[in-house]
Amino acid sequence: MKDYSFDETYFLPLDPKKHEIALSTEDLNVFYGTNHAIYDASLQFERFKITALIGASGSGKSTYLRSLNRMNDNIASAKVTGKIMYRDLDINGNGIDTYEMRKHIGMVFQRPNPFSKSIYDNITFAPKRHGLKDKKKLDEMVERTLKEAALWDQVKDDLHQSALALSGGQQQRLCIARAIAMEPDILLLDEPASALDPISTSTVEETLIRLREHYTIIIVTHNMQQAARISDYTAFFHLGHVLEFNTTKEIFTTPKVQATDDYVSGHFG
Ligand SMILES: Nc1ncnc2c1ncn2[C@@H]1O[C@H](COP(=O)(O)OP(=O)(O)OP(=O)(O)O)[C@@H](O)[C@H]1O
Repeated sequence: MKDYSFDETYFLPLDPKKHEIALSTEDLNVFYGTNHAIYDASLQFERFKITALIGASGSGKSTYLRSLNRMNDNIASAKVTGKIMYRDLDINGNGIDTYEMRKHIGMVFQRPNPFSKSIYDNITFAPKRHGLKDKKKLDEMVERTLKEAALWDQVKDDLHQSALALSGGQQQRLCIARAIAMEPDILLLDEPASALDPISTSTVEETLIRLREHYTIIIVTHNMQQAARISDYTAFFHLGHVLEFNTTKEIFTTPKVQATDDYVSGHFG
């Protein structure tokens, strides 16, 4: 792989008067034991926009994404330093109730991972654990989230069938419905369509574009066309460094950093 200078970076300055920032990181570093996986990542995520994280395999996209709602806490060797600012609160600080925080910053994983329960119970599981018992409210939540995830029409007569009987694409949309049941501000998605066929992929993409009305979305994707189709902003990762952050249009038409140009034009990665 070609060497690139890490001094050569470009970050689109977001004017806080024009852009409401839903989440940001300041000098975020991630280590797995002695492996330094993310270097000084400072990014801002605008509210009600989709930001794509792109870069070659091993560049640190998933590590960075997982840090945003402290999923790396579950990895014994992982250490995360720096700030993750959410509503004036550093959620990477001590004393943060991660269970509570993840109600605001939800996550959808690469492989659809519905619980081995009914469609209805998948969505109501977390809200019930948080104390919601009112059947009418739970019914409304199931309908709302399945509609938002574009699954309602297909499953409304079978809400008590097993989620595992759904197709892969439907299962992933159920996982999105489950993630938005708690009405998070921010939705993190780690390659949510990589295990899906092209038709299911395009339905998931359409779902995400509609969800942008109500949620701030940060998505890791290997698929350049997908990043270009659905995202407003793109951050390019290379060997643990964020080398460029800009509007998706700029990244794909006139990147400012050579490594970005090489990656999006398919010269490496
Ligand atoms: N659970 C883990 N334990 C130890 N090291 C890890 C772990 N997860 C990732 N790493 C290391 O961190 C670095 C970044 O990996 P990461 O998976 O974040 O990259 P990525 O860009 O998301 O890659 P991919 O596109 O292949 O998913 C790599 O060196 C990887 O080996």
